[in-house]
Amino acid sequence: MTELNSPQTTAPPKMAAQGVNVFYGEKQAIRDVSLDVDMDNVTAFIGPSGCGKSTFLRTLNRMNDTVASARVEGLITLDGENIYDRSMDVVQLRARVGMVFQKPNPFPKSIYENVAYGPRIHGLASGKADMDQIVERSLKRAGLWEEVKDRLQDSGTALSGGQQQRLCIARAIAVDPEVILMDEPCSALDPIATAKIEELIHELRGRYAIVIVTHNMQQAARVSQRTAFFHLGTLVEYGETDQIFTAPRQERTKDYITGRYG
Ligand SMILES: Nc1ncnc2c1ncn2[C@@H]1O[C@H](COP(=O)(O)OP(=O)(O)OP(=O)(O)O)[C@@H](O)[C@H]1O
Repeated sequence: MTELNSPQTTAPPKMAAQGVNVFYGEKQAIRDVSLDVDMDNVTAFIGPSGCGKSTFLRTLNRMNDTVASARVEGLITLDGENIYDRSMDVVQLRARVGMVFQKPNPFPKSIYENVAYGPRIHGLASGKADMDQIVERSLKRAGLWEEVKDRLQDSGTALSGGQQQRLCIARAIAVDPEVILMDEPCSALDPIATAKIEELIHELRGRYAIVIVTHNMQQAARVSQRTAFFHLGTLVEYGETDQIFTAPRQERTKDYITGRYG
């Protein structure tokens, strides 16, 4: 199955899932999914509503732990280490595998504090000057610095939706993650703000392993190099984005990308 589900790559995967099942109570939402995420490519998860994209994404940083009825089976590794092992510190894991949500969710604090919060709780800054640098570097990487550098003490919630989403990306970046998971990060944004996030994803590629859930197939085609198509909780096909969109191997993938259902 691994051969079928993972595009060829020479580097070891940053994250690897093997035989993953997810249940909400009795109901199974993910069925026997195996897939690798590598460092150099943006990976997109696509598929019709309810197919399990978000559920599977959330297994990658144990976000499903916060749902009482959720149960995850199978193996998921980060640099070869089982993230569901008892010895795994989940707070550290979520710093290493950061997440950006559908709706921008800045803290009701200043722009500066939104970015400084994570580094502070993880003890990443040695003093004020160091923290200032982390905040500046994170905001620069998130493409927001020029717009906010003169008002770092303003509330993060006073920014536009697109700026808030870039602030959330800066917040994820500030703790120096290795992987960034994005769950439909543009679905609450207008086309201009969406284009900025897509540009940003291009710029961040290679520095972080990026996985994006999107219901927008054009977006998947624009931002990703690998695409995984999910249907009814199964991974139907995973390959190079170009191949998935121009020469899908599975009938169900073809039906979805040609708009036959979805
Ligand atoms: N907290 C939960 N409790 C119970 N069932 C859930 C929960 N979250 C998701 N589900 C169910 O799991 C299945 C997969 O949902 P999920 O949100 O992962 O799909 P999705 O592909 O991301 O959908 P969408 O594109 O609509 O966000 C659905 O049947 C959904 O109803």
